[in-house]
Amino acid sequence: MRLEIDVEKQLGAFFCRIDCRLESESCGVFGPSGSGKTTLMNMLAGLVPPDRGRITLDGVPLFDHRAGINHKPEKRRIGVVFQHAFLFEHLNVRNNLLYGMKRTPQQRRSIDPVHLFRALDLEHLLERRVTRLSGGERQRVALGRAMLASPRLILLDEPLTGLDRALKFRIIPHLRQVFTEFSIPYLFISHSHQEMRLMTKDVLIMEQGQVARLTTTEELARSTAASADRGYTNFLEFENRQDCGNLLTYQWGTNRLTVVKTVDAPESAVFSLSARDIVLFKRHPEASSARNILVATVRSTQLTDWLVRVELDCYGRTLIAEIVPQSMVELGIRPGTSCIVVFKASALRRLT
Ligand SMILES: Nc1ncnc2c1ncn2[C@@H]1O[C@H](COP(=O)(O)OP(=O)(O)OP(=O)(O)O)[C@@H](O)[C@H]1O
Repeated sequence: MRLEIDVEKQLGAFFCRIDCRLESESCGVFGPSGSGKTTLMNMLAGLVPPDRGRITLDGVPLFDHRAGINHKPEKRRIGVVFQHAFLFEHLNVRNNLLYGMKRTPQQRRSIDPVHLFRALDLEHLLERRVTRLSGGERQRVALGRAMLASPRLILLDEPLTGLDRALKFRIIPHLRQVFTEFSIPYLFISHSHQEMRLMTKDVLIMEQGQVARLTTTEELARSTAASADRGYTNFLEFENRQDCGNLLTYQWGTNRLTVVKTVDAPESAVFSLSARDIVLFKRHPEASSARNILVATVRSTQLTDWLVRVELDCYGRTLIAEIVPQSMVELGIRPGTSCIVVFKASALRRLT
């Protein structure tokens, strides 16, 4: 996706001036309430016309004030999924899903509905009335309906807000996989750093109607960690689950890590680990109740407010620990030194 935006819009007392260029398959849109995220989405979708400027998608103008171009929403081929899935209540799941597809010319249809129903795990719900769906099911139907219109871009405006935490994190990998499989680029608005990091790598930061910067979700997580209760949160992508009595182990790069057992633990998953739950040792501890003990090399250290953030290389995988400055001095922690990283199985919390 190549999206170029250079527009202005006055909405009452709110003035929005957006000038940015995105070149990636997905991007988050992050910013405080009232910073203009939805206004941006509305201008892209054609629901709110800018006062001036130009928007192009893959080189094709969607809006060009000077040239008098302002394509109608249905001509833009941009799908929108909102926080509340606006479904047609009089239609069943199948007819909701097929609604956009039926209005898309045959030669533009790029997605096989049966394949998509399976990917979104909706096959068993096709004949059900949408009034009898759960929140997560409704969101999946709204997403499927938008995708079946074979859009060039999908705008997701807080699509997971309102779902409970467990369901939200279960849906995310599913969503990413479906977007990748069907090669549909997306912009994703969310107030949650965690959701944003799991959904995209790039993120547009909005402030007072302007793009403050285009950065990565990882950089955003690092820059805002000091104000978070538990500091920076590591995301660890685990695979190859194995049962070990009342514990589970997963592969993380070349390391095998132990987590507390849960009934529905998947084969692969993302786990979170607070940087403040990691303990560093100079030498291998003699005996410890903690299940996870790794050798690491210090890549960098950075003083943040009251703590030192230590970036560690664990055989090619990155971990961030936050320790007090006195510990850094006592352990002789500096770039290039090695140390032992220790954390409890229970410090690893499953996200997806
Ligand atoms: N039609 C309108 N008339 C006047 N002001 C408006 C109109 N639509 C939006 N605004 C104002 O524009 C500002 C930006 O709104 P917008 O919905 O884009 O923010 P947002 O970043 O999406 O916020 P949130 O995270 O709360 O959804 C807000 O101050 C809002 O009150």
